[in-house]
Amino acid sequence: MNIKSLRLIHFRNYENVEFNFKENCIHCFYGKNAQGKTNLIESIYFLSHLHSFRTHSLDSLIKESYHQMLIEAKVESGHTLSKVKVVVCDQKKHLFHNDNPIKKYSDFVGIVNAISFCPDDILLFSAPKKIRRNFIDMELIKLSKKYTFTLSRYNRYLKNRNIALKQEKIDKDLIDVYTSQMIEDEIVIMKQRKNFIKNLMEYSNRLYPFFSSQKEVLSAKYETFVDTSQDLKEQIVKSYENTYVKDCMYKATNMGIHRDDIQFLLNDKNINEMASQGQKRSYLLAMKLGLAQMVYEKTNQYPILLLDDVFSELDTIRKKELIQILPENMQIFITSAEEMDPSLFKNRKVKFYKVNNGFAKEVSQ
Ligand SMILES: Nc1ncnc2c1ncn2[C@@H]1O[C@H](COP(=O)(O)OP(=O)(O)OP(=O)(O)O)[C@@H](O)[C@H]1O
Repeated sequence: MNIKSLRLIHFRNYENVEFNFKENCIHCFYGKNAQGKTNLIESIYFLSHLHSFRTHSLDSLIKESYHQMLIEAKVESGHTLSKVKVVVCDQKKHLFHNDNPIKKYSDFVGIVNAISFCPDDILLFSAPKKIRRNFIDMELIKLSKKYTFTLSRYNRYLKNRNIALKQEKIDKDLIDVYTSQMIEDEIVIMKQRKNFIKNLMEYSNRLYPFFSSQKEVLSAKYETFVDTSQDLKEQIVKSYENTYVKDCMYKATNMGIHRDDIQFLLNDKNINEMASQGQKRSYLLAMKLGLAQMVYEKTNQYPILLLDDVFSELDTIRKKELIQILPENMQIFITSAEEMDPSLFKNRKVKFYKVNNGFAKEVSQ
């Protein structure tokens, strides 16, 4: 997948800019701090995920003293070229695909598939479990229409079940109807989550040695409310029966895949409890590149890779190694506070841009 062109109007510190990007090329944005490098890759991430990797506030994405912003891109995927556009105003996102308005976010997410690596990503390990769950969900949503459909239907049933639990006189028959509908969807979601995590760790383990000289094994434990190696349906049915009284007391569904978590392990120990910052960064980098490889094998297309400030903590050898393992048929965007040494990128298509106060100018090397 490639972004052929990107237009930003009143996005962050950009007034009105347009870029033409090259297929399967590494685009390097460098410049002093606070000039707009991260803003650029944030805009691509936003097109992919419909949220930012650093804020929940839509207003902060709009350039100061304006009321709306636009991100528009022409995207090539396989042999298809399409246009995607997001306009944010009045706290709302307006989505367009080939100039047609799109109502459902799930019909938009995944048209642009970008994977990012940012310094703050290591917070994933210590964040509330909802953030880790969202990370897995978002990747599955981009990859599988069935997952998207099943998860949103489960969430609808869950909402209805919770409303039914909040009634003064609880209708047990109605709760049972919602429960049995939820169980069918839970089985599908659990299987997909478990499978995704297993595959992701296999790919990540293959890449980790490029970032660490230690012999370490990455793994992840999918944590849900039943034992996923046993028959799921029987266990889930029993669990709901056992917690029914508690659900009535708390007037909410206390158990279900909406409470799942993932524990990331390094040598079988929780990464959050024992690993150094460097180990966490290497773990994440291996995981994000592993994810990209996994997407490629499933879709036959590499996602777009966004690497924010990835070089700052790597020595020259590791920088070279990183560039070498980046697949040649992948479009990549890298930011750096320092000018990048062109010799790092030998045999690769590469473009350099100097970013200065909301302007990015291509420079020849
Ligand atoms: N809504 C906005 N309106 C105007 N300017 C904004 C807005 N949001 C952020 N900025 C400006 O964007 C700049 C930060 O840009 P960005 O985060 O891309 O920095 P950067 O070039 O990646 O720097 P660093 O190397 O320090 O990470 C700051 O000057 C900030 O004031």
